[in-house]
Amino acid sequence: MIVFENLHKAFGENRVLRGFSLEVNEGETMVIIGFSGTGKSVAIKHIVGLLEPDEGRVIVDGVDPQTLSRQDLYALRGKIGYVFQFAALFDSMSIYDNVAMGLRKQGQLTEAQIKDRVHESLGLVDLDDNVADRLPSELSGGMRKRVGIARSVALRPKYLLYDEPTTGLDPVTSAVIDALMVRMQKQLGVTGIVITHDMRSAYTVGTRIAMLYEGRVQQVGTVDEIQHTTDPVVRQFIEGRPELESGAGLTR
Ligand SMILES: Nc1ncnc2c1ncn2[C@@H]1O[C@H](COP(=O)(O)OP(=O)(O)OP(=O)(O)O)[C@@H](O)[C@H]1O
Repeated sequence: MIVFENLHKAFGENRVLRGFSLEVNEGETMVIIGFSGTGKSVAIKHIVGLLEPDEGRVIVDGVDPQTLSRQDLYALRGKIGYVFQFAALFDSMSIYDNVAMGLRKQGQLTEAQIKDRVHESLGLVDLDDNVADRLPSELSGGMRKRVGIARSVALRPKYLLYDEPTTGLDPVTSAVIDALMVRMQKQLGVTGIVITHDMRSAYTVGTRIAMLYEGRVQQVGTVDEIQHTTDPVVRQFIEGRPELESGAGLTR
């Protein structure tokens, strides 16, 4: 379980999070939506201890990353997979080595076991074994995203954080990535947090959806609740309208 409790985070004058509270239950996929620059990435960086809150705290798997020793923080990070917007693969390394890298770093498996795990992970994201020897530059954007997911999944994470996983992909490839995220939840029981601007993806993968607005959660609810919301800010966002119904105009 991941709990954000009254999180505050500012960068100088820029008060990004202003009392952000949200509970992500075991086994669910929570989608976080919100206008660009509202602090969605800032919020999830607190989960892995990449940012320190000014106020409030985050509890991940029963612990606050801020209170952990460096060693315990590494152990916690081992339970969390982070799939970045731009797959963030190492260009000079083969797909095999990209996926194997985290496992080698962990130092718990033999090279033969790593080989099995890499193939299993590539299979889980529907990538053929013959991509293993290729370089990232030889793959399409969608395939690179899949490798990014395979690399995280290889470490058997309890939690998976996806930062804009479908940005820049065509609708069909996006749907493939959505299906993979659902598979990770259903087949592997992974608890997920997905940051996205893609409402179709949000409706497909989300157990629940939370909208971040002005540093707080404006609304959190099931897909159905969000689709039928009467909250004017959430409605404006999900319908992609430039103005609020009240005629108040753009707020950002
Ligand atoms: N390390 C940092 N130092 C200073 N400002 C930062 C830092 N990280 C984020 N910010 C600022 O915090 C704000 C929120 O950024 P964040 O990346 O979380 O937005 P986001 O909601 O994920 O946006 P997008 O949807 O565009 O990715 C932005 O104004 C950004 O410039």
